[in-house]
Amino acid sequence: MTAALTATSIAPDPNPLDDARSQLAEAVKLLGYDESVYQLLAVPRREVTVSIPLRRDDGSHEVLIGHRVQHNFSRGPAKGGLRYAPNVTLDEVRALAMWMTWKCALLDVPYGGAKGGIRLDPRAHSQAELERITRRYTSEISPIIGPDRDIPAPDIGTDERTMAWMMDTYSVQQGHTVLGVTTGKPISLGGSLGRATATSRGVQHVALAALASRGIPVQGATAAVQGFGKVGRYAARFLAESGMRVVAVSDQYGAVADEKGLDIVALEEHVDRNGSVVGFVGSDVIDGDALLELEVDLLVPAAVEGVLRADNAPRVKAKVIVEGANGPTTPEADEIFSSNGILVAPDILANAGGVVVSYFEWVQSSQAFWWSLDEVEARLAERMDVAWDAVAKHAAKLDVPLRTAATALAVERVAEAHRLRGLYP
Ligand SMILES: NC(=O)C1=CN([C@@H]2O[C@H](COP(=O)(O)OP(=O)(O)OC[C@H]3O[C@@H](n4cnc5c(N)ncnc54)[C@H](OP(=O)(O)O)[C@@H]3O)[C@@H](O)[C@H]2O)C=CC1
Ligand SMILES: O=C(O)CCC(=O)C(=O)O
Repeated sequence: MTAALTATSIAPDPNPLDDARSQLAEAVKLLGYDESVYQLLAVPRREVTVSIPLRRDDGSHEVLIGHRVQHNFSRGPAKGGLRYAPNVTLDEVRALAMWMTWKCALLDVPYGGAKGGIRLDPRAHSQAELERITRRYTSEISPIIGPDRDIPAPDIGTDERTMAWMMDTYSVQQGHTVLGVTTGKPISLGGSLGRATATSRGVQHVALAALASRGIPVQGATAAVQGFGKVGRYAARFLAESGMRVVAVSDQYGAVADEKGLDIVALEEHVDRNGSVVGFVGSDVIDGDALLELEVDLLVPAAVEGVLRADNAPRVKAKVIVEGANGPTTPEADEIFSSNGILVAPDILANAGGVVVSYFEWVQSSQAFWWSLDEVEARLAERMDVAWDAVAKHAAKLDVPLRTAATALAVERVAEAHRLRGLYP
């Protein structure tokens, strides 16, 4: 990483759980369900907080805090990513777990929702430390995970190595290799072709459908992408490959812009060498927050929660927002976008490509039979298209925003599973 880089601050959302619960309350009301359904779904089914003693490479000690929240199991084992970030909180993990439940139901993958997090800055730890942290966390949560219980995957700050360590630690405890305990693993260790790019591929599908729904031609349309990690990087690449002009991208150190369109492949090489988009030759430097307010056809927030809020939403000029991140838009900002005619393709639809291909990975591991990339991508495209159509039609029928329609469809499926299992009146 370039030594001079300093993280710029986007103040974190005060509490994403409030946002998630307010979306749930709206869906319950729209569906005409009574308060008991809200009570059932507003609170996670199970959550575990663990302390992780770490011996650092320099011999000093510290204790880290980790969480795993399982929001719901009504449709199958819980599923969701594991996040390593310095500002992880239990309420954030609860919100992310709830959104996973809706996402899995909406895409009709046979899972409930979960999420995990450890409060740490991964860049402040060596690979050896990260491995020790991951293995200890996995041991601590191993009683509640497993291919039929809860299947972690990568999220912010984690990657395929993290998933390999988790899988190995769990397998050692079980006494045999259990590939299906995590997804997002390396290809040579039971990972699926297409998983690393799946979330961004899904973002691309939804972006193209959303632009078409607004009559915006893709060729030459402009896009800005916040975040250049596992999701943002490939989203920018795929949007550029679709013919769009990606005019700005950012990471936590800053943002770069070029109104002629950034060369995304060259930018990726720059980031691999320097650890940030900052300093990309030929680009203009812009403020990270200003990226969100550029006059573009498409805005893809692909970093963290709560970046589009009541304070900046009135200045957002994008015609379409496609949420690569989870929870980037607060309910107050949603209302502003709705009255300003800005189309928001919600996270539980737009970034669902990752969990869809995680599901494919889990299916492939359980059959020990691996699919080609074309097969994975064709099946992903079909699921994303079906989900987009269902949400767009439902929104049109009810005359509500896409998020309201998507959450209502998902909550209805989860509530139906509870009803059929006899778990609520
Ligand atoms: N990975 C996946 O499969 C899925 C991820 N998501 C969601 O997508 C989002 C991104 O996840 P992912 O790409 O995996 O995570 P990564 O850790 O790979 O990347 C996160 C990116 O966001 C940037 N970032 C962090 N904080 C800020 C900030 N304050 N302002 C601007 N940029 C910032 C990081 O910058 P830097 O590089 O400088 O650290 C990095 O580029 C999250 O909301 C995640 O929950 C949703 C579905 C699936
Ligand atoms: O791939 C998965 O299982 C979950 C990915 C994830 O964390 C998410 O969709 O937010």
